[in-house]
Amino acid sequence: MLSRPDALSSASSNNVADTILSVRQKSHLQDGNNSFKPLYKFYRHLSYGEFDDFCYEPASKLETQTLLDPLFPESYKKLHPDDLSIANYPTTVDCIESFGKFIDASKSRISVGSMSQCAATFEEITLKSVPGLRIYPGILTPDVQRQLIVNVIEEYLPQEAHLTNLHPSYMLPQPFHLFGLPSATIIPPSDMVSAAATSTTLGALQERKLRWVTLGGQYNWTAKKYPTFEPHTREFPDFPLSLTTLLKGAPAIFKDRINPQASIVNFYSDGDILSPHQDIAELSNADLVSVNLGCEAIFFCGLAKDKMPLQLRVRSGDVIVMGGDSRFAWHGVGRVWDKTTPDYLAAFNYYENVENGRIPANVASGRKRYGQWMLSKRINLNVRQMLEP
Ligand SMILES: O=C(O)CCC(=O)C(=O)O
Ligand SMILES: [Fe+2]
Repeated sequence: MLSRPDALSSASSNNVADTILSVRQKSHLQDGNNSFKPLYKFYRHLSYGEFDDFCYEPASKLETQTLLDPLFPESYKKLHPDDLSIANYPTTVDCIESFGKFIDASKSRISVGSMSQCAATFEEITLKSVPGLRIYPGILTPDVQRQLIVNVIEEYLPQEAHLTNLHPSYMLPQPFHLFGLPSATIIPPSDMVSAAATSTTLGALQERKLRWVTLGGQYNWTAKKYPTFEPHTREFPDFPLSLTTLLKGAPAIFKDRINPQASIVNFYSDGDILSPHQDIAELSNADLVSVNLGCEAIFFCGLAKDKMPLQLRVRSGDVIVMGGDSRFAWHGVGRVWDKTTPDYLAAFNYYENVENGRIPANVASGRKRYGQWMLSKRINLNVRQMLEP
């Protein structure tokens, strides 16, 4: 069985979880015949302005035939003429309603305006070179995006069963509210014998140290597998209903080809990458759904590791579905650019958007920092079905 070398690249850090990740990443990138490697090298040093220019008019310094920016048709010209298909579908009533149902099913429901922000049609982009991959640029409305962020912070992260990369290294307050007092001290567990065990602050966790949280089946990044396939257990708790409501409620987009059972929620900061890997720990080949929030990134995806992958610019609100042959494709994130979060997220003040009664006093002030935090964050919800059928 192939390994799953998931490794968010690490900013300098002295905690054990981060060290494990960077070692795994290094060993993986030493593999020969890795066509992704020059791309990582290239994008790593590209400023956001250069990236933007490059998408508009791809330069010859890099193999560019595989670069796709859904908002810059100029980039299409560089693709192989037969490769790209763009279909336009009407946004059906059930699709619009499903967004409303998702917000209603959320525990900390935000107040929303009318659902009129839904475009009348949506685009589905497919490519012959990566069969089964479906790209939906900007499909999630600002309200749905805001509610997803709130759910990650207020509903999914605080749940005790949902483990994070921080759990081996720190005793997290229970329930874990990321937006408590930034100066609050977070200490290592008492049984931690490693010299790397040092205290930190909640502010540092918010800043960069929080890398991922797992929902539903608790994928173990060290063992590269799920600890159990037995649902309704401590290590395979029920998948959050709100997220299921979103994914099952819009059949036009998700086509009912996933029964969500596990998700890795990745938190990226400026310059972060995710090295190439395949997601193969699941026992099902149902679609994998990838939801993008916050900062922009370049996403790589290809059927083989030794072939030039698709390079896709991803923005907040984009949904990527890896189905069919692409379900087990090699993919990764070339880098994330901060301060590319759309204004409708950066200006979001959750405190003003929920009934005050629901906010515990100790976290109320932190909630005001949501928008500021999202300015330098990219959140990716990577949702999978673990079991067949
Ligand atoms: O952040 C992304 O776009 C991809 C994340 C991913 O591939 C994963 O979590 O397995
Ligand atoms: Fe992945």
